[in-house]
Amino acid sequence: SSLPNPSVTAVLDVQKQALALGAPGALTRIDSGNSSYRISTGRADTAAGTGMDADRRFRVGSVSKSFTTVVLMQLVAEGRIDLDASANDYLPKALPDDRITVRHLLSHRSGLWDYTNDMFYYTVPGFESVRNKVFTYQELIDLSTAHKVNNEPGAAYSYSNTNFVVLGQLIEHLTGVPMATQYQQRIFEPLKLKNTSYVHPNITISGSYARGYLRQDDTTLPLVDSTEQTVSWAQSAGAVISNSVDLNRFFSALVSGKLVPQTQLQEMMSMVPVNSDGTQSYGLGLRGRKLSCGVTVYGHTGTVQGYYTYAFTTADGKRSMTSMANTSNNGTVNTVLAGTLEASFCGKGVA
Ligand SMILES: CC1(C)S[C@@H]2[C@H](NC(=O)CCCC[C@H](NC(=O)C[NH3+])C(=O)[O-])C(=O)N2[C@H]1C(=O)[O-]
Repeated sequence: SSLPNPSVTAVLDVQKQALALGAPGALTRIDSGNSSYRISTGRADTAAGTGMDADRRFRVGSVSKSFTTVVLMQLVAEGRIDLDASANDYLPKALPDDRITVRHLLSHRSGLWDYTNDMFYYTVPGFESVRNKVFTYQELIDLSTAHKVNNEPGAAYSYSNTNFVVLGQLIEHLTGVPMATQYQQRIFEPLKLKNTSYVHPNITISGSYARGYLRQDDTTLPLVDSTEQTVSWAQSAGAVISNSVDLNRFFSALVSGKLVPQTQLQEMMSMVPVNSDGTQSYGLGLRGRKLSCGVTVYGHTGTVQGYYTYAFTTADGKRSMTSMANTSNNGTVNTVLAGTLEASFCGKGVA
């Protein structure tokens, strides 16, 4: 491909910076044509002193939104959902505004308030209060609709977990099939993603995995091991568990037309800028990031207690990268970790 070769040294440099900023460990996997690069630094388990490796499983957070979108778009292709219909046509309990369409939910333009703003205002107390809780979709939606909307439907981009909780409820109500089965039958099995699972509300991560460490709001206090949790506060918006080889395969297969037909793929990849310089965009359950060497990559990011994730691929799916640092509530780690995109796709260190 016309891309520069990945820079392993630049990836390692980013990972070292992430550790210096407080991440116990970091991993990156790059798949480029027939070449694969597995790069890791630091610890997967600080108490046991276990080293990180690039194959370990972890909670992917909002990368789950791209999986939920694939299920939804397959149902659109099957003629069972109209993207521009009112979401209320498919829901068991109406949202407060009939004008909210399925497309608004997928593109974070519904205006629905994000209940996690309240839930996690105080990071560790918020986490501890929900880590073992099991919510219904409706309980989470009701937390959101107790608030005013951020904007009129379609009027603006306002990212909200609520949108993808509504979509999980919509898919289950329409089909009568739980999301776990939808993911398994429509994505995990066809792509042989043997390291990917949806085990909500089970709290443990099976197999070889990285533990996750949540930084406290008082940063002088020790990290909190946040590995075990139901992630019921997110579910179809954030509860998938996977690893770097599977996420690379997922996004490469997606853009290569292996998961949804071209018509639906084009809808997903129709990007709307969401930042001032246009380097970041959002389509349907998919982020776009324009890098310094001119390439735009497609995928999603994730933030869940103890884990930051970047998972992106080129438009042709020929080069994919997943990076994870096993901490969160540490914005500088998240920002620095983005540097693995430049290293992997542009062969550049971050100045
Ligand atoms: C838009 C995001 C960043 S937030 C959204 C979702 N993650 C969450 O909503 C979790 C929010 C609380 C996480 C917690 N932070 C606090 O509690 C702060 N008080 C921490 O850092 O572990 C996800 O994942 N998305 C990211 C995305 O899409 O990249």
